[in-house]
Amino acid sequence: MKSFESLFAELSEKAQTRPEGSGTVAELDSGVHGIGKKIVEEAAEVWMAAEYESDEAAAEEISQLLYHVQVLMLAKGLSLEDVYKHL
Ligand SMILES: N=c1c2ncn([C@@H]3O[C@H](COP(=O)(O)OP(=O)(O)OP(=O)(O)O)[C@@H](O)[C@H]3O)c2ncn1[C@@H]1O[C@H](COP(=O)(O)O)[C@@H](O)[C@H]1O
Repeated sequence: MKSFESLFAELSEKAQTRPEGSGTVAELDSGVHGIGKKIVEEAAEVWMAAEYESDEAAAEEISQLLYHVQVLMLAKGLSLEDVYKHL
């Protein structure tokens, strides 16, 4: 099972090596504006799933939100430590 840290390491590698067919590379290429829109969209899906759907559906939407937040971190050049120091 992946963790927040292991997913970030995987996405960092994708951002560097830019393998063909990677959704992460495509999303990075959409820029901060495009990634930001995905985050807002996923955040709304998290809210709706938490309020009206199953715990499993909410968990899945939360995982997608975490993914898009990580892509934004990569687009901005932010490390895990840059974020963790504010926790
Ligand atoms: N965890 C995720 C992940 N969560 C969400 N998503 C993407 O986020 C989008 C989900 O958005 P939506 O709910 O709007 O679903 P959708 O309407 O079908 O998506 P779109 O039409 O907007 O593309 C999908 O396009 C998913 O591909 C993810 N894409 C990739 N990962 C992981 O990231 C890693 C690298 O992925 P690649 O870069 O694609 O190889 C892999 O380990 C994946 O498991």
